[in-house]
Amino acid sequence: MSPSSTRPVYRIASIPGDGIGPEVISTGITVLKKLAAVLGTFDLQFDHFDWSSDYYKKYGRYIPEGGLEELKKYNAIFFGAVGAPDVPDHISLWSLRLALVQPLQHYANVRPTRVLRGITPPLTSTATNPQNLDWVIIRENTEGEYAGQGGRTHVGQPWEVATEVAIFTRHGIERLMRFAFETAQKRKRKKLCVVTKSNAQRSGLVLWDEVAKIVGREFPDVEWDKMLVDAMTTRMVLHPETLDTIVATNLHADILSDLAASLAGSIGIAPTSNLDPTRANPSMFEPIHGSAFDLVGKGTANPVGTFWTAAEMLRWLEEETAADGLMECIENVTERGVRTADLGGNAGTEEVTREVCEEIERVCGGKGGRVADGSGREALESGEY
Ligand SMILES: NC(=O)c1ccc[n+]([C@@H]2O[C@H](COP(=O)([O-])OP(=O)(O)OC[C@H]3O[C@@H](n4cnc5c(N)ncnc54)[C@H](O)[C@@H]3O)[C@@H](O)[C@H]2O)c1
Ligand SMILES: O=C(O)[C@@H](O)[C@@H](O)C(=O)O
Ligand SMILES: [K+]
Ligand SMILES: [Mn+2]
Repeated sequence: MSPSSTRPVYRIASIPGDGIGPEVISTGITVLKKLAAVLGTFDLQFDHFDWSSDYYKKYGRYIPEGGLEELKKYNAIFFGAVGAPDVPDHISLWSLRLALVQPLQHYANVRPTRVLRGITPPLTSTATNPQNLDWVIIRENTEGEYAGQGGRTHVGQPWEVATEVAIFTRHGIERLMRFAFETAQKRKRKKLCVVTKSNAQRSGLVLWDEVAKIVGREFPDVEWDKMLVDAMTTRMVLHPETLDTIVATNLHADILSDLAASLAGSIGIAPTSNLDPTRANPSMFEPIHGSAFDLVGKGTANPVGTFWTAAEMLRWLEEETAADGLMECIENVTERGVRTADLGGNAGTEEVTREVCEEIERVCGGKGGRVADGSGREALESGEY
């Protein structure tokens, strides 16, 4: 059989959603298609799902009957963002993003952060030593503060009551901790910081700490410590080099990861993977940011978070070479100064996308251009130096 007839075809369900979601997802698809065409080693087939707040306003639901089952036929889900100014945020988030990640058991939410080449982070100390900030935050993604337990009674009365109950299960913590220790173990520094708040949250997070300790015994080569979440913000800002892999609850990690993205330059660059590590269900990949009402239609949304997300999706599909190649192209472009306004530049979404596509042609296709392995050998061979 010819190589082209054996190359894998990945079926991707794209859910652009709301706000800038469709703007960044379309650029992500452009870049992914370009990469697949240039490399010629795999194919990507996209099917679009218009599940969004507009869909909700028309049909009264975000996900149609049987929608979840339909998604299970795909290799991965490429998601934009959900949230619209005229739908309450708790309705949109719970009816789409959480209605996907919870039943699909995407219990590990992975949020890498580092300073991409050419980007100036806001803190002088990190700008001087960008290698000091190189983290992976693992967010619990199915329970905790997002368990969905709670309610309101006596609505509107002065004696109204509302509860928001955080649920922590031994099963849920254990599988997440194991994933976090495994992630730390695969990284160079083999360091894990377990974020907690077990001084104040005296049941759920005490269990969280206990399970971390038990699971930690299976990983003697991983050096780990524990940190209260409030103190963690200080450590992230003042001593970023002491951190590597970080594991935190659903809500804590949601907050810490926006801080992390900003410390690395902008929320517009950060990716996130909603993983079912058992691979029983397709995993879902999205930029970390939301629908950013303030940017809609302006053509200024940073697409880099979506490109990095696309690279993470390829890595999960075990297309490592493609993922590395895409990251190299993204960073070549940021290094050249082609950046959107959130990074202090004046390029628009389209320009950054075009530049990344051109970089893919140059780096990943022809002209002796194999993907670099960091040694500079490829460039030497192609006569670029
Ligand atoms: N996973 C998701 O789908 C998700 C995540 C976060 C927020 N939301 C929803 O999005 C809506 C808006 O939430 P928010 O304002 O708190 O968060 P947001 O991430 O949408 O925006 C926060 C700030 O970051 C900026 N920003 C975001 N993405 C950017 C990009 N790609 N390039 C440049 N700047 C960017 C925005 O302009 C805004 O100033 C809400 O409905 C919220 O519930 C959804
Ligand atoms: O980071 C995110 O995914 C969120 O801000 C929101 O969508 C959430 O799930 O908390
Ligand atoms: K998102
Ligand atoms: Mn968030």
